[in-house]
Amino acid sequence: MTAPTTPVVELAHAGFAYEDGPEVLSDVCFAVAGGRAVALLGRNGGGKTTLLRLLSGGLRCGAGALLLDGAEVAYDRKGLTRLRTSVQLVVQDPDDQLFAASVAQDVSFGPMNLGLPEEEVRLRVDGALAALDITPLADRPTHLLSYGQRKRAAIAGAVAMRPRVLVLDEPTAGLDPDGQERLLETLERLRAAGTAVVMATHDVDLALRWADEAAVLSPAGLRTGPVGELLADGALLDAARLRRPWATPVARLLRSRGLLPEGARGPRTAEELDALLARTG
Ligand SMILES: Nc1ncnc2c1ncn2[C@@H]1O[C@H](COP(=O)(O)OP(=O)(O)OP(=O)(O)O)[C@@H](O)[C@H]1O
Repeated sequence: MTAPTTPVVELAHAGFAYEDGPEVLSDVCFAVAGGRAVALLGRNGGGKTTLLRLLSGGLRCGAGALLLDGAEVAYDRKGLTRLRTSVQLVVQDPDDQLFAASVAQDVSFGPMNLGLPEEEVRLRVDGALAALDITPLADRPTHLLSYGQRKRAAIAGAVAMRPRVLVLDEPTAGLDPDGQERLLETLERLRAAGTAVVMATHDVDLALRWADEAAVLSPAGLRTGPVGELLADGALLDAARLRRPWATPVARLLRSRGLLPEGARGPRTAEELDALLARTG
């Protein structure tokens, strides 16, 4: 019997420096188990993008190793192809990802590159467009899409690869509130279907309501753990130059008024706060 806790993908004591540059990441241990929602947080220039590129094989660990299903990834064609069928990165700027003439052509590129039969490619493209709610945009030239539509098309390209881990670099940046909500709903549906999602973000409120786990980069290194625990750690947030989530003072206030027992998890959304207040009268 295989242990259910074996991560799908894992950086084990990973270190990395860009050419002629200082070490950006050192001794990073970061594991993603199936179906989890992980928020990666940290200050500008802290190394989030670098970490996501290491995790998805776009950059090669200078020290330590990248593991897929517990086995070290070989950075050769076969090893990287195997990795990319399991782990897909969507970069922050969709214009760095989209290149084909139409949305459907762009989304089909990855599955076609895997050498899948035409019918399978079509099924995957249709499924990914539907998952991202952009089916009507299938034949639209990518350069005529709005920014939010380009973001969704870029994510659809990754989803069409049916990865077990979807890695998103600041996917909500530049989206309006409705666009953010729609994207979170999409990610929830993907997660319900078993896809793990790792998301770099500066938005602590979004991380708290969306993620199971957090990974916080600070000058002291990477800390990982339950999102509620890490985002309640003021010293860690200060070191990572992150602000406090709104839920932190609200929970303190609720506790001081006897509305939330010590040790109980505080509300993380307006809806949860409303439900708690309704319960406590
Ligand atoms: N291609 C590169 N060559 C040299 N240095 C780089 C390169 N890309 C990033 N860096 C440096 O590596 C460090 C980490 O950058 P990275 O983009 O990983 O941070 P980040 O946490 O994603 O930042 P942000 O929140 O601003 O997007 C920074 O000091 C950056 O200047």
